[in-house]
Amino acid sequence: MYKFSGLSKEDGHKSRGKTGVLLMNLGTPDEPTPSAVRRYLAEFLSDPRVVEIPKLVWMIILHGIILRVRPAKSAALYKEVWTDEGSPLMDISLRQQQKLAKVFEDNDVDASVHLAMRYGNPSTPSVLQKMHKDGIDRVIVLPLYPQYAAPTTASAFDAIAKELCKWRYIPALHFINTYHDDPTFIDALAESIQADFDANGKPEKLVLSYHGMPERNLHLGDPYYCFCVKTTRLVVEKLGLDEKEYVMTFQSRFGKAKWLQPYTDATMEALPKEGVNDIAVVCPAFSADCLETLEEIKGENREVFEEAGGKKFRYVECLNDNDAHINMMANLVKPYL
Ligand SMILES: C=CC1=C(C)c2cc3[nH]c(cc4nc(cc5[nH]c(cc1n2)c(C)c5CCC(=O)O)C(CCC(=O)O)=C4C)c(C)c3C=C
Ligand SMILES: [Fe+2]
Ligand SMILES: [Fe+2]
Repeated sequence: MYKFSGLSKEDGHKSRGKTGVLLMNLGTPDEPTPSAVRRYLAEFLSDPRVVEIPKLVWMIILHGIILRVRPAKSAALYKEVWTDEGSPLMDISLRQQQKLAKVFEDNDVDASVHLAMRYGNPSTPSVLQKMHKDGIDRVIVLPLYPQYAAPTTASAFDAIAKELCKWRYIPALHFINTYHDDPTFIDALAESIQADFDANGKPEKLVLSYHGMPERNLHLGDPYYCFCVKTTRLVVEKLGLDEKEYVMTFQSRFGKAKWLQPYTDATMEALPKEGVNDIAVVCPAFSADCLETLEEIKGENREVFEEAGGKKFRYVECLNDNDAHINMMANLVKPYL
């Protein structure tokens, strides 16, 4: 006979039996100030999944140059998109969490919905610990990155694994690693673009602008580029666009290396010169509007297009808390509930 002692109620290995869905996204600074942005960027850019340069060399560049210069510049950009509700990414993510919880409630699905960020707050370890305290022993993780990429999706997995490797009794875990070709995602995206076409007329070109990544990652085996190509193909097929009516581009380049091409900003400059003056831009790699869509695309790239002679620029919002998007989330986690 074993004598059990020292087990607190929380640590006891009685059946706990609750299921929790964990939505994850990248994260955002707590405030649009240089010090908060520095804290956020230090965590983000120290992640070896994000910047794959030998650690010692990168730490010297990061702490010696980037974290001295970029926080003030980025904070000024964050200020431009900040609202009374805070960072758009955080505000929208919280609404996504609440709306998915409501869909579960309305459909008698016995699962709670949680939100964790990979960098910043609410941190992934703190949310996992809270779920454990609440008696959840089945966790379904849905990183809200439609196209798998190592710097985003795999990094979300790393954060979970890093926390769980400290636990004695880990929960059952289901990790949804990509949904770039899921029919409910493609339908939601195509419907949102079609709604823009219906309201504003069909543009001469639809620009599908994805977050970029160093080209080297593709050659090392990251499927992100191929998944972006597939999302594009499925969406334009659904919209019935021919080759001349759309272009796929990559934005948010960081550093001096070659990133995936064509670049969004170079395309914005080139299109009016090719006689294309009326475009709609959509960002299918982002599940929520954020700095990269609101400031970089709707702000900066609009200016580049207009300064190059472009006449009509429309930005199609991310799926955010659209009903179709929330239903997509419910559909993605359904097989694991
Ligand atoms: C340094 C390399 C970067 C890689 C690789 C990368 C990949 C990547 N990122 C997203 C989604 C988001 N990125 C966001 C901001 C952002 N991204 C990078 C760098 C890389 N991203 C930086 C330095 C920043 C910070 C912004 C700045 O200081 O200028 C955001 C927005 C966050 C917000 O608060 O609004 C998102 C979302 C994806 C999908 C991706 C995939 C390849
Ligand atoms: Fe990024
Ligand atoms: Fe950017």
